[in-house]
Amino acid sequence: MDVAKVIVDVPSKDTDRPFDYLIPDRLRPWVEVGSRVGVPFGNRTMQGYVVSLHPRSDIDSARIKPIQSVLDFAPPLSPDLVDLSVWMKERYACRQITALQSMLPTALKGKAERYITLADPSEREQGSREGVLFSVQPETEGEQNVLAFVRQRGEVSLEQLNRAFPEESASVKALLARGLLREYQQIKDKLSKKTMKALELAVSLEEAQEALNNFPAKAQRQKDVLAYIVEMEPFLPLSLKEVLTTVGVTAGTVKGLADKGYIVIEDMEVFRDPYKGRNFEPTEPLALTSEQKQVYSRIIHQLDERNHGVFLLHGVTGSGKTEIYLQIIQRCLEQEREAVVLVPEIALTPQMVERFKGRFGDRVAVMHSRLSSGERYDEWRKIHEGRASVVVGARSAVFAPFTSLGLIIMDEEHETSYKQEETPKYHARDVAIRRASQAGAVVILGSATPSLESYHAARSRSSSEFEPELLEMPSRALGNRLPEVRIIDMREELKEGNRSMFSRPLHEAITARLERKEQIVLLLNRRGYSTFVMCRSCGYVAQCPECDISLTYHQKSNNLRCHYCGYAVQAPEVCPDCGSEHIRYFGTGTQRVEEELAKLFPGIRVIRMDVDTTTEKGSHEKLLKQFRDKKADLLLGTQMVAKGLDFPDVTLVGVITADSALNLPDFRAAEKTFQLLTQVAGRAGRHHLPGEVFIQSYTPEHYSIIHASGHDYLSFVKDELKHRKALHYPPYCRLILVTLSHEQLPLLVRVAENYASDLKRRADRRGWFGSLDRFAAEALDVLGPVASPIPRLKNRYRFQCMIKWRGDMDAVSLARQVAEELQDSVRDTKLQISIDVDPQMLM
Ligand SMILES: Nc1ncnc2c1ncn2[C@@H]1O[C@H](COP(=O)(O)OP(=O)(O)OP(=O)(O)O)[C@@H](O)[C@H]1O
Ligand SMILES: [Zn+2]
Ligand SMILES: [Zn+2]
Repeated sequence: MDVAKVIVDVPSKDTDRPFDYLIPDRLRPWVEVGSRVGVPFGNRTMQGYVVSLHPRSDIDSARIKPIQSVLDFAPPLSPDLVDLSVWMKERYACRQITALQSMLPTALKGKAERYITLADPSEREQGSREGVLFSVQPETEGEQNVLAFVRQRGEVSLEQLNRAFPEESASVKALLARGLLREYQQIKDKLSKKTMKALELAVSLEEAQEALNNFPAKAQRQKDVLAYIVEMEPFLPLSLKEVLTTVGVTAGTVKGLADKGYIVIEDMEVFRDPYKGRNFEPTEPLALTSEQKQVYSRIIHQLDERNHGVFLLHGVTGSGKTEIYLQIIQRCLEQEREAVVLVPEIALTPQMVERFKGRFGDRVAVMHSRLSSGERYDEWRKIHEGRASVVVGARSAVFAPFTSLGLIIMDEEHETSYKQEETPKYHARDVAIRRASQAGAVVILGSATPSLESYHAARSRSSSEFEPELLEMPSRALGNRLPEVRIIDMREELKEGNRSMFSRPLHEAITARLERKEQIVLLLNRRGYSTFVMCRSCGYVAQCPECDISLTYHQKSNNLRCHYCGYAVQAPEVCPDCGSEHIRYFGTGTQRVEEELAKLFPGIRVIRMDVDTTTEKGSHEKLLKQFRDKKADLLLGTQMVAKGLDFPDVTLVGVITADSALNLPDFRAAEKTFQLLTQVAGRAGRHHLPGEVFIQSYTPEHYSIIHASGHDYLSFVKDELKHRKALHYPPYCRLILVTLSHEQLPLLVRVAENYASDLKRRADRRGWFGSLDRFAAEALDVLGPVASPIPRLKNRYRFQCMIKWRGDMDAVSLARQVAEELQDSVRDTKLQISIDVDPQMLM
């Protein structure tokens, strides 16, 4: 193997392919598929990843350059992750380098630094052999000083040299040109490992004990230190700081002992453990209920066969899905394989972490975005070095560098946060399934409200890529019933003169809980704030006649627009349905609700949890702990309070307005509403006290609200699928959202129109273009271009096209090809085209 193909970290279309490099002999043992290397690229040194090894290159060997350095002791990427990056590139129309980088902690994004050393004389001779005559001696005092400085240090970074001699950059240049100094580049990671001073015995234990017996009396302090170290011998090396404080000596004393040769002071690497010093109560597996047992045995059977399989676990809230995960992970670990547990960022609460750490202790690594990049790096290394065999983490944990993966669990699989909104715009569910199929691992997608895509795939088992087996758990593990849900018609409240945001029944229910000292969770869905228009008298919401989604209010032009197809109308003054003037832009903030609560229920203790109160590190955790310790009566929040929480004394859940989720301009609005209501309702009455739920709404007849109140997932799915089918939305087709942006509007409009027409023409030529009516097994349709929901961002105008397609054709590459050709022909570097395959955020 003499040649390595390397993907180099240059984010440009033309460089997104492997380049050949020679493997020098000295590096041969270190270069593997997945190695991170420093390579010459142009006149720079760049970071890259080895994607394959070959005996020779097709390129003239004189033209290929050698790899300069290998950056890690062990390759940070495994061959299966490298394969996965190739798949991601195709599937999400992203660059392979972007895919590779998304798999690693940012700490490993190295950058080249320039270093200066003395050149060795042989290199200098070469210069004169070419017939150029120059002095090989320093010519000025400045040059002399620079040379002396470099000689003394051996090597210095160019930056350091410039700092030391701010006036002598010309001298440095001259010395480089005449070959007295040499420059080279080296990749340096942004983040270094953290070290601390530690003590270790420099002699054997016996020798140390011997020394203690004969220690000179006047060095009593040193003797104390040595005695302590001997006593603590099984725990060596000890941190210097710890020794200083425990023995109560100065660093000088310890140094003296080191000078005598009994101990050494060394730099020891320390791991940043975000959960350090925290005790997790160990837990034992619970005896499974019969429902749990069935699910458990089916999955274990698959796991034992070491065959890939995908399961969709549909279990109601509180059915004990987490306990099943724990026991299946146990089995996976017994097989000496590893497990990944994916949890939505927002549900990655300390409570969740506790459950996994409680069962598997230190073998659990945790990865989420609230960790510092140093902590993330260390958790990653814990996995990479085999010190952890379970990872619990958000989306990106799907790339955990395990080598014998047995299991990937995705909890709350319907959550939209599994889709990454930045490039690479991947969906962790698809990546998980792909990765598991490479590894022969089992995937469990768990939810009380599975996404329609997953549920439909499980029911029809029609798509070849994704055919989960459906497993159901319809009852709660503790045998208690799902809470009673009441829908409150807010139009009636208004009619009867109640203008407050609290209906009378909810008001009474809160009062009763305060009296009984039980707890309350109050959900306010603030997403979609002020973007849609609703009549408070009759519940009318302005919708697009074509696309069946809510129109978005644009204040500037005072009109309502559909951001799928571009339809626009004037914003109404009175309700077109009932003539009422109570038509307004909707949305209330959590802060206002908090004020209102204080007014209506004097003395109520409220914990508010939203983006404003949870920015600080650990605040999320602190607030939840306060609530669990019953330091508050009511937990008020956005979606954050809806998921994964398990508090025994919560007996009331209130939803201020269900409609704000329902009227998001998104074809998934009903699904999201149903999911949110079901999830939040599931927080009530989870243990011994019965629960009650109040949902306030201006459109109480909507099927998503009615079915959520009946905990009736199946009926919801039936109704929702009917709509999706009629309007050609997923799961009956797939979507690609193409967003184009530029600083100049006229140019952008022209380009966007060209994009749409090129795409249509090209699709038509292949016989793909057409309507997605129900008879078409294969079709592609293009909507737009229209202004994006955020029409201008960072001084750039934004337009978008929506591609709807169905069938086996490769629509993603077509969308990408047309984008690339357009970009080439426009030749304006300011034009950006972004492709989002299977978009989740359509607002
Ligand atoms: N076999 C069992 N025996 C006794 N208690 C159990 C058992 N399984 C689960 N539980 C308990 O039931 C409660 C609900 O279980 P768990 O949180 O695992 O449900 P879940 O399905 O993950 O819920 P959700 O989707 O609502 O978050 C927990 O308090 C859990 O400890
Ligand atoms: Zn009305
Ligand atoms: Zn429309």
